[in-house]
Amino acid sequence: MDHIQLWDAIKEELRQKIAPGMTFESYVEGLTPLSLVASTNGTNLYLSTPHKNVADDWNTPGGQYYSQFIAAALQASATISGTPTVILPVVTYIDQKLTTTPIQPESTSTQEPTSNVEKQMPESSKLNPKFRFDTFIASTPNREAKSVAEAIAEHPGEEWNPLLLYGNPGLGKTHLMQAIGNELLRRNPKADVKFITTDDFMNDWTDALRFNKQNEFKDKYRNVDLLLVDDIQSLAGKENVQEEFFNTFNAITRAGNQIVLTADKLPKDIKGIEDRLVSRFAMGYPANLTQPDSETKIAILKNKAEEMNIEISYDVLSEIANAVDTNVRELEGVFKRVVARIRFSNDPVTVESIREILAGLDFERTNIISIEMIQDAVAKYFNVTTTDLIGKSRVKEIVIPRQIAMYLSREITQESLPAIGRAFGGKDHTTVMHSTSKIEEAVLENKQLEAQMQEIRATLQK
Ligand SMILES: Nc1ncnc2c1ncn2[C@@H]1O[C@H](COP(=O)(O)OP(=O)(O)OP(=O)(O)O)[C@@H](O)[C@H]1O
Repeated sequence: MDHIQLWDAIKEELRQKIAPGMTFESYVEGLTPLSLVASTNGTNLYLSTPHKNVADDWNTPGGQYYSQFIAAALQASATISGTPTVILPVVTYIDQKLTTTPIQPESTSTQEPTSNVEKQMPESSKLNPKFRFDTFIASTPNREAKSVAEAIAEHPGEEWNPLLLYGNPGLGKTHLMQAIGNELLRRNPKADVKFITTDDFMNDWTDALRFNKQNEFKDKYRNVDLLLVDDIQSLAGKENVQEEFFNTFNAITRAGNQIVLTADKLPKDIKGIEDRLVSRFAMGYPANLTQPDSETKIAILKNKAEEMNIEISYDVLSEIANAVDTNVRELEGVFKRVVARIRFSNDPVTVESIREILAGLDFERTNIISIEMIQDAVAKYFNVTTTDLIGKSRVKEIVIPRQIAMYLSREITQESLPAIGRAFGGKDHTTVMHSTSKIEEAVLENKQLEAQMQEIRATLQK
């Protein structure tokens, strides 16, 4: 049992059993496994965290986090080795600034820092080194946004200013935005790149006002080569901060430097943002990041699998990709959980075994209804066989169920008329059209038919 394998299994347990109120992200996902060491009291699993309070909470014997961990570790060790073992958490706080920030010459200033403004950028301001262009897989509709982002990293402040990435959660806005920062720093390590969430900007500004440090604030935000601001929808309704944001925006763009913003929707659709800001934000290039198609999702998972050093077949990746249709964040989450299960199982990894694993996971899933599923449901309902439905029989008892199945296939699936025709024993698309219009007409007069179709739809939704 190695420490990474064990921690992955414990995480999996905690994910399912975590007590309400625990913050999974920082309390579990944010921990890094370091080692597994036998001691006189039992076996210690050493983990690190960048948050002091997280370390304190885990290390309190009898505390809720501690007992959750022990229970999860018992279960996890039993899954891996067949014997439940008592594992104790030893969570060490490691200040990330000490490990990731380059060593600065010692400051000669004797002044004590008094506010956030004078301190380092907030924790969240660090660029994630994994958010790069080579790890961002663009589907066809998102390719242009990626190209513009790459052009900006090459020539910041020249064209496309600001770049505004908008769209639903978990579709890669922050990833693509930070990729610009990472790439600019790779090309020019001396570039002043700042990544900040809108909330951090607001907190910093409030501190600056409280401690009368407006000049330091301006210095910090206005003299940058690239300012990356995440989630500008949080500016809504905050007039004072909008004023400062407007001034910051103008100072940066006037100096020929670059701004990149993300939002959940277009600024004109965000209620409570002043018109002058909306028009500034619209000056550059707005790019809507959209849901990836199936092939892109598979490519994202393939990359992830390589990153995690695990070999998984295309069919299995495709099964996972097609099960998740919400966003890439959820897709990654489901993938990691599936990988954890695969690692601890001796069974061969097949499409069937993956289906079983997916069925046992709790996530928002796409209920993809296929033509075959519709044929099955209709055949069962009318007590005929699917062979009857795809066959050529002209008897009424078969023709009507067949027409209903074609109608429902057209209504429920995204398949084209020719594809539906093919699934019904190679029939022509005009046959499908004819069948669907027959049913359309019939339901107008026949209430019983409509009720029957409702019952079939209901069985498909289960
Ligand atoms: N096209 C993609 N290629 C590779 N990884 C992606 C892609 N899109 C999203 N991801 C991954 O999905 C996760 C969520 O992405 P990200 O945080 O950038 O989403 P977001 O759109 O900023 O979401 P939110 O609005 O909730 O902040 C990240 O781990 C990111 O690396």
